[in-house]
Amino acid sequence: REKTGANGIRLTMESALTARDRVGVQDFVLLENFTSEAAFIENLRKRFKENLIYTYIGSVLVSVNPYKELEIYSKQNMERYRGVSFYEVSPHLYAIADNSYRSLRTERKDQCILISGESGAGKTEATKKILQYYAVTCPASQQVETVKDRLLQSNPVLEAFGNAKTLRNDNSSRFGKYMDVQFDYRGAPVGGHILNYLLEKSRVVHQNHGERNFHIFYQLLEGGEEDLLRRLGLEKNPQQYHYLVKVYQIVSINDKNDWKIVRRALSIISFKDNEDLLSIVASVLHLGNVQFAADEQGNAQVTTENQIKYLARLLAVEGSVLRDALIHKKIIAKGEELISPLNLEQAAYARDALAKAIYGRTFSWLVNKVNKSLAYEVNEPFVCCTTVLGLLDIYGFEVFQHNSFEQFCINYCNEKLQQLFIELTLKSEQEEYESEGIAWEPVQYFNNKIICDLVEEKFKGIISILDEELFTQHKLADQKTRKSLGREEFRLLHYAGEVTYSVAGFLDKNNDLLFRNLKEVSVDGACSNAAQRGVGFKTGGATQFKNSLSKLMEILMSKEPSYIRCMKPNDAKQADRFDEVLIRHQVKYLGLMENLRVRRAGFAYRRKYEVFLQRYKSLCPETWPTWDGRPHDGVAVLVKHLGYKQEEYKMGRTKIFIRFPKTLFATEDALEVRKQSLGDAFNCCSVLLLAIAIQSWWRGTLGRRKAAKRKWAVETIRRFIKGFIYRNHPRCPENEYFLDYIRFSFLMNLKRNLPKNVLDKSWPTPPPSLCEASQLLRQLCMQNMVWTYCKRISPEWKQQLEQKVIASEIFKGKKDNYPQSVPRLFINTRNEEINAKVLQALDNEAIKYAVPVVKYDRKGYKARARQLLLTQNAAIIIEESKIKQRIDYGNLTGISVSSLSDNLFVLHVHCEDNKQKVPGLIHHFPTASRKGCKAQRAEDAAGLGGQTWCHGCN
Ligand SMILES: Nc1ncnc2c1ncn2[C@@H]1O[C@H](COP(=O)(O)OP(=O)(O)OP(=O)(O)O)[C@@H](O)[C@H]1O
Repeated sequence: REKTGANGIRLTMESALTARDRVGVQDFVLLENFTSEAAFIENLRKRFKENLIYTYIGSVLVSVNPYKELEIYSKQNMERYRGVSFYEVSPHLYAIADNSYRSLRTERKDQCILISGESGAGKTEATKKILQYYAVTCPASQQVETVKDRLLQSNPVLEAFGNAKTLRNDNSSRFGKYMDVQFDYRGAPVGGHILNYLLEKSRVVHQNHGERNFHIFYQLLEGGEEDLLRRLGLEKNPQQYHYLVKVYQIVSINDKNDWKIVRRALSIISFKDNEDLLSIVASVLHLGNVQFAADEQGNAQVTTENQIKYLARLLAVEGSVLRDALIHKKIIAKGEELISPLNLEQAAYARDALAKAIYGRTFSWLVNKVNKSLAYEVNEPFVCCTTVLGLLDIYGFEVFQHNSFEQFCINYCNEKLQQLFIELTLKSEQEEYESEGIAWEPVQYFNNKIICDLVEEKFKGIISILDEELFTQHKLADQKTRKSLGREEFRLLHYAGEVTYSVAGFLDKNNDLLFRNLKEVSVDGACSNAAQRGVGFKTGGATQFKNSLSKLMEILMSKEPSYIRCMKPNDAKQADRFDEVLIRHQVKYLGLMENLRVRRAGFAYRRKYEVFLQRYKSLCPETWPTWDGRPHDGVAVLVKHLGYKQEEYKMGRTKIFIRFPKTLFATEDALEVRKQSLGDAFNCCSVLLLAIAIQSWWRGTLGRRKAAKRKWAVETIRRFIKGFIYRNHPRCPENEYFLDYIRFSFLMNLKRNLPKNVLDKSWPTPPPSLCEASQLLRQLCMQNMVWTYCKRISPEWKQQLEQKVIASEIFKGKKDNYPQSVPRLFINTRNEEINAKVLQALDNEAIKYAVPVVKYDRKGYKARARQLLLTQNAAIIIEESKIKQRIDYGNLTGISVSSLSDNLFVLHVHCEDNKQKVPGLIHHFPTASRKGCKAQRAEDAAGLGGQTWCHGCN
């Protein structure tokens, strides 16, 4: 048994092989008889019975709707698939989702997942589950949470307006959907965009027996608040509305509840104008109730004035204009406008056409609105940094008893997708062979280009002809075909088989006919506020579809595709029922046998050497328990030992390619036997096995560490690049890592290159974001250096400097030999010497300058520096705390110093008036020597005669 049944997530493809008889193979490429449809279906059946609903064809996932809840979609299971290699786990949607996501992140290449299948096969469920997988496993942030929410909530809204109960599916999407999810550089979903295709508008006015109109109508009536319904002029009972008369109570649908979900979803995707939208929905219901009666001339007249009143209000059009438009048509013939009345049938047609048009445009408008709310808002040109993953949920090939325009479009779309699939599968196969250095062997396949051309070719293609007029295919058919082909039919030989189309109604549907005056009314009206805005009325449905399809093909071609092929097991929507006929039909229409043939054209199985060797190494004594050489060589030794024949396998650059499943099965069976014997040996060699287990655990741990380190490195580089781009922005989550890094590097650089001393003006250039901080640091650094310097300074040196400062103030720029004198130290061991030098200097300059004989006492008396300034008018101003004297230069006759260490010097001034105290001087300091300072001593010291005056002693 597969150990965990439906939850057997952790089983590798190979480990499930042992149970293949019971649960089939996980990959159809391992079917021995790969061309047999019966073998294919039998494999599906076996697996379905075991609740194994997923199977691969190479990298294509085939899914069979279980119609019951399986416990395989839990968060825990999501985690199991996260970041795990495709073949290491059993087939699952999550493996496809994860694989695409990882390619998107590692290769930075856009991806798309194409989900196809017929109605009820599980496409929409698969799409939702993939979105949920990304919502759970991708990185999150506040902004990302909003986007995730909106992405998820867009579903109920679009389902309400675009889904309906059909015979085949209670929640059938009546439109094709392509959704792009944008991921940012961290791999977080940051935006999305939806393209819609071919909404089945005819459902608005007509539903088949057992089917319903679009869900929103019932939800509004069932769940809408009294107040709201009154404003919209609606009654709770759906039976009141012609477009809804075929109401069925369906167990699986709870309209009241769904209404709440839709309202909530609308508010999450920021719909403020709900009421506008609901007015339009209501107007469609009122329109359906507009009735006509024929007058005497057989012309239609409106009989339900009440409806016109509501419609006029809801659509904001003139009631009379609307009434006239519903019962007349405007024709332009030879440039002239002609108004002609409509008969009953025509008026009913016009009314229904208007209802369909309004609903169709509303739907397009809604998709536009959803897109606006999902748009990735970038404040700068950073869009290029997002990668995109597209999800295409599109109807599969359809063949009914009666196939009309809709089937023609749907099947044409599938034909194109099949063409794309074959091209891309072949291309990727070819590329893998090339990169592995293995010769490519051409594959025969059904090239459906001819069918696509037949449909879409310019001028000659069916679509071109449709746009021109109806064509006669019948004439071209041979005798035998004519018998089986009605007059109004043509037949196409699609890749999935023949389909006969009835052309009745083709042209009308293609033209999407809406009378001109009705277009005018609806464009002028309120629906222009909502539904009509930005959406023009065009004709040529098939051409439009062809164009949008060719755009879709372009989108898909630019991405790396993955495929999910959905199937339904029975028409009764029942669990555990596998209807073989229905399945065969789908296998055919999904082109699965062709898929398998292309995939199996060369080799059934391929694996990296490391993986293959790890699994089968116990089968060869030389590779067991460990192989020390290159894995490639190990595998070569192993397959030689196993006796593989030349035609059975090829050795590529990194992988072994095995042509036939039976070769792999034989190897797998041998492994089973070996495990048995190893199991027996275990009792004896448990220590050895333990050692091996530890070894493999350790290898695993190392591997994991390495992987984690690599992951970290990639993350860091990404953050760095993003930060670089945002580097000039204020600090934000995008740049904080980068800015921290820059700050750290700058500080480290600064630490290594700080200025060496106060004269060193070097400073590393800061990054722009740190200019201010750098400036402050620089000031602090300078202050610190100055402070340290000052602290270390000796009193003598301090004295020197002070004197130098004063000398500078006095002599700098005034005395030619000043610059040379700067480095020379003052000799201040003795005052006399200083003073002598000063005197000498003064003598030389003929007392032109002031004298810096300022001395401070040794005990640190904080004498203020005296300023002796020789001003322009040749006066010396002496300032001290108590005295302020002015001595005219003209009066200065000499200068002398005391021979004692009393810090005195004397300026000799000429004074006519002896009694006059001025000018005399000068200079005293309250030092010890001052005690002995007497006028006499000063006199003596003066020696030079003339007036002296010692202020300190006076
Ligand atoms: N994986 C699944 N597990 C359980 N039930 C499923 C699963 N997939 C589909 N179903 C059931 O099948 C129903 C139909 O599925 P879904 O609506 O996805 O089909 P579809 O292919 O999108 O059909 P349509 O083309 O009509 O929209 C779902 O409502 C659900 O009940």
